[in-house]
Amino acid sequence: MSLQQSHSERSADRDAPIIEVRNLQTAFFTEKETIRAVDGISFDIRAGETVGIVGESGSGKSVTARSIMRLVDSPGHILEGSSVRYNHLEAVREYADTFGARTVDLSDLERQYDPAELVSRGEVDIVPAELGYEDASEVSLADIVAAGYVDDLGIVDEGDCVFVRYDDPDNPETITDGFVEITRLSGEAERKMRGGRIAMVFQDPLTSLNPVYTVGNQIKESLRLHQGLTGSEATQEAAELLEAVGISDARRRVNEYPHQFSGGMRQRAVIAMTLACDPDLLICDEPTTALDVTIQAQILELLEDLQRERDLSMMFITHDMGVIAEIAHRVNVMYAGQVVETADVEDLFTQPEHPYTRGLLRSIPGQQSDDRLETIEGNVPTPNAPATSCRFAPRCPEAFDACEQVNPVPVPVDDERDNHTAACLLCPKHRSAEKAVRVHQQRSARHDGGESQ
Ligand SMILES: Nc1ncnc2c1ncn2[C@@H]1O[C@H](COP(=O)(O)OP(=O)(O)OP(=O)(O)O)[C@@H](O)[C@H]1O
Ligand code: NI
Repeated sequence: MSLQQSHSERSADRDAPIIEVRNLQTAFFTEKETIRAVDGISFDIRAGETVGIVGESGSGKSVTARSIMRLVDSPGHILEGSSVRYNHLEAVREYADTFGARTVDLSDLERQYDPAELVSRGEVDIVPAELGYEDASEVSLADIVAAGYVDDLGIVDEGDCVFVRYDDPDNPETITDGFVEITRLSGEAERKMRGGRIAMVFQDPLTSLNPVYTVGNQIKESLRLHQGLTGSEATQEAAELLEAVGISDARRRVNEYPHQFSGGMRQRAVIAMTLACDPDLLICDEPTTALDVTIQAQILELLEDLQRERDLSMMFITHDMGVIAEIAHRVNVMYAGQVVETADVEDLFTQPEHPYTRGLLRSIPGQQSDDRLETIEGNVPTPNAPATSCRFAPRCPEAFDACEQVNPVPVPVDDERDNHTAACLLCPKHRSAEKAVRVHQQRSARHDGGESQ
């Protein structure tokens, strides 16, 4: 894989994030145990950027995607304190326009409440470090609102999900900034987000395709729902979308059924269906895992092209570091429900800091001089208790005593690379081991509200 070359070709727009995931916690409440499948993760996705999520089976990748899509199956719940903010200004304006009764003026709230005081008075059970802050004074009212603590305080109504600042409350065009809080969505506001703004491609294309309708009719249904296109206009657009995803003879193939398509062609058809929604963000959960290597490479190339052409943001899930090198600009490495390392793709591959990441990199074929594939021994543990130690420690070649006593939190790996974090007691590297451990200890002081449902 040509990491160096392909990376320099990419030109992600480093604007403000369109999605900010903060302290996302999704747990499954079974009779036997509570599985913290996603256990307090934070990351951003910017416009035109591909963010990779990588990790072994069971690390929480799919639950992360399903949480953002609001497709978590029962008995799973997103916990209070979680926040997924959708900042895309055009979407925020559209939401404020459509759901005026569910829209809240942030400036108004800020005049009434002092966030630092709410936190210090203990009225909200919030740990600043979980939102990425050093100090309680940095917590904003928007943070408190987004994370759902306002329900207890009675500051906003249950259905409120759009939070904005405007010059003129009667004119959504004057909204200067704000967000749609995905964890608070329900009903029509939820449906409009899923499919309309955020679309998802799954590993098995047959999850998304209905066997009894032609491929063309399914794309047309998407076009009708999300773009209001019908009749010959929709037929024309459906064929054009199939062409855009590289299906030749598209005009004939729109009339075929999914079973007449090969696996790779079906996945292309699903991608065409998602494009019919004209999404801002495309979430791909192992879209090529079931395909053979040649087809896999073609689909990856297609996704890269589409992203560039349409300025899509993408979240790409895989357990394959080779695929990450091909497609991602930024990478989050997940382990047992936590993000253990985050960095730009080049930095992650050349200077990985978490022993787990280094283990994953050693398991890429062709990375070893003696051509032997090293895999990390053992399995990802099921996160069925709050983390009180490093979850990777039992498998870690570099573990020391403190790893059994402290739950590491993401910290900058060193002074120069604040864009690169690792949740490992060996970081920050410029501190002495003792001081580094103390940084994690202080920041990981957990509140006891994590059990709420
Ligand atoms: N419906 C469910 N009920 C109970 N536990 C679940 C459910 N769905 C997922 N989990 C648990 O959540 C954890 C994370 O699962 P997830 O599917 O997100 O892993 P993944 O990283 O996507 O793995 P893979 O690479 O195998 O797809 C696992 O421990 C899994 O057992
Ligand atoms: Ni998965």
